[in-house]
Amino acid sequence: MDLARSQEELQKLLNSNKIKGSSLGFVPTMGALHKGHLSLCHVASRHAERVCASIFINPRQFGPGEDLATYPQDTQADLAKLEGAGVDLCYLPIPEDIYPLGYSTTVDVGPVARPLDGSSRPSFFSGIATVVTKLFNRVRPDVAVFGEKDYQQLLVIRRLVADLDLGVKIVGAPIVREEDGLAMSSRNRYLTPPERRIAGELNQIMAKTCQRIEGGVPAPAALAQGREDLEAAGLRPVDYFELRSSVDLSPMPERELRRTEMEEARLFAAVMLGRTRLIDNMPVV
Ligand SMILES: Nc1ncnc2c1ncn2[C@@H]1O[C@H](COP(=O)(O)OP(=O)(O)OP(=O)(O)O)[C@@H](O)[C@H]1O
Ligand SMILES: CC(C)(CO)[C@@H](O)C(=O)[O-]
Ligand code: BAL
Repeated sequence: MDLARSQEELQKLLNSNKIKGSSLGFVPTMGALHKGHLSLCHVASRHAERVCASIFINPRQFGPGEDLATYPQDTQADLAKLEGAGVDLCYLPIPEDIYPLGYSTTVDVGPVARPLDGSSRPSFFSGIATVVTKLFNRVRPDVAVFGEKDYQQLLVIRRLVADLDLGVKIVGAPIVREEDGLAMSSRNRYLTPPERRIAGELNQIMAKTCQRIEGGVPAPAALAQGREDLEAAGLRPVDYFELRSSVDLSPMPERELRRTEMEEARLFAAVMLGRTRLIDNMPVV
């Protein structure tokens, strides 16, 4: 696997015989890699002849008081994992390479970036849209793969690519989970052993809530019960626990859902467990 630590090295490697002339899949990450990330690399290699991954902890998507300074880093292990997953090229820039002195442009994607994480983390999606635009312009991939664990991020990127004519095919990849249902996430490393023992309840309570809605319980009652269950399990405070459209995140009607509405609806959750913020989402049916 080749390694590029700057824009210049990246361009040299993209123009090398190994990569030039082949279709290119791209997997952007923030490192501290786990099986979820590696699954995206495998999906990318099914869509393209060569695969590039990036590792960059993007300061612009962290708000004040968030975990930028402590975000987990494990670069040597990450590089070995990417190599093992058959990645051809890893781009590992430093912040100054991405945001040189005087950098000032921000990309705002609009309504799909407003609810859920966009509401709790106000500059989060503009930071993501900005860095992804820059990474796409530098890597110029044919296809890029994003995980459904960050489902709102996936929709934001699809909107960004369509609106700014970025010409990259966006592929969503399913959530990879631990045995108890916990969605794999780099931030799960923050969990203490007692916290880790209850973290899987998030997914289990979400699944139970979806079953209740499918069984005809009106959505507001099922959501209220789910919130209660989360809090009782110690998954609190609940940041959001909401049903929204899988297509554009518009809110779903607050009543018993018709079959077509149920098929469009997705449950989104974010909760705190100690100092760790867990997110998850799943289709209702
Ligand atoms: N469990 C997972 N299943 C599928 N894709 C995942 C999973 N976890 C992360 N991804 C995807 O990997 C890409 C890089 O994500 P990132 O590096 O932020 O990892 P993360 O585990 O989501 O970290 P964080 O804890 O910061 O949310 C994103 O497209 C994200 O959706
Ligand atoms: C897409 C991304 C790499 C942009 O920094 C990040 O938000 C992530 O890892 O999901
Ligand atoms: N996986 C999304 C990146 C973040 O939470 O900052």
